[in-house]
Amino acid sequence: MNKQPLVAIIMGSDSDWPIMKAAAQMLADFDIAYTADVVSAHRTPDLMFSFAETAAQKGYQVIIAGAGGAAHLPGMVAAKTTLPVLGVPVPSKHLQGQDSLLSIVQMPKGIPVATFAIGEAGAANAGLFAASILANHDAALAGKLAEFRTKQAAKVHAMELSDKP
Ligand SMILES: Nc1c(C(=O)O)ncn1[C@@H]1O[C@H](COP(=O)(O)O)[C@@H](O)[C@H]1O
Repeated sequence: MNKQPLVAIIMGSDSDWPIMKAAAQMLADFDIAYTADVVSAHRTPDLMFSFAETAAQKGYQVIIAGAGGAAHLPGMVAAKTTLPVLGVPVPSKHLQGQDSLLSIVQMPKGIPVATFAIGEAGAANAGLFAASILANHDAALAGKLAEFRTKQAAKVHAMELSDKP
C-alpha cells in the first residue's frame, strides 16, 4: 500500500531539482513518503495558489520549497497555508544564491518561512528538519534521527588527518 505523503517538495523549475534532490534523498533515507513537483509563483501563480490552498487537506504536514534568484515561491506559499514552510535558496547563475537567500529569509512579520543554507546542504537539512517535525509525533522516526546523529558522530571521531607537518 502506498503511504500518505507527509512532505511536499516543490521548486520553481526543474533546473532546481539537482539541488532539491538532496531533500528528497534525506526523506527517502528516513522512509518518509513525499511528493516532488515544479510549482512557480512567478510562472504558474494559479497552480501555486491551488497547491498552497489544498496542501493541508491533502495531508501534507510540511512543505519544502526551493527556488533561485527572486525566490518568492516559499514566501508566497507560506502566505496561503499555515503548514510549516521550509525554504531552500537554490544557487543562482549570477549571484550564486545570495539573491535566493535574501529573497527567502527576509519575510515580513506574520508570515514565517524557515530558511536554510544555500544549496545542497541546505536542501538536505530541510529534509532532516522535516523529519524532526514529524518525529514529534512518531517515536520510531525520533529513534532513527537519534541513530543518524550517533553514526554521524562516529564518522567524525574516526576522522584522521594525514600529512601533518
Ligand atoms: N524563483 C523562482 C520562482 C518563484 O519564486 O516563483 N519560479 C522560478 N524561479 C526560479 O528561477 C530560476 C531559473 O529557472 P529556469 O532554470 O527555469 O530558467 C530557478 O532557480 C527557479 O527556482
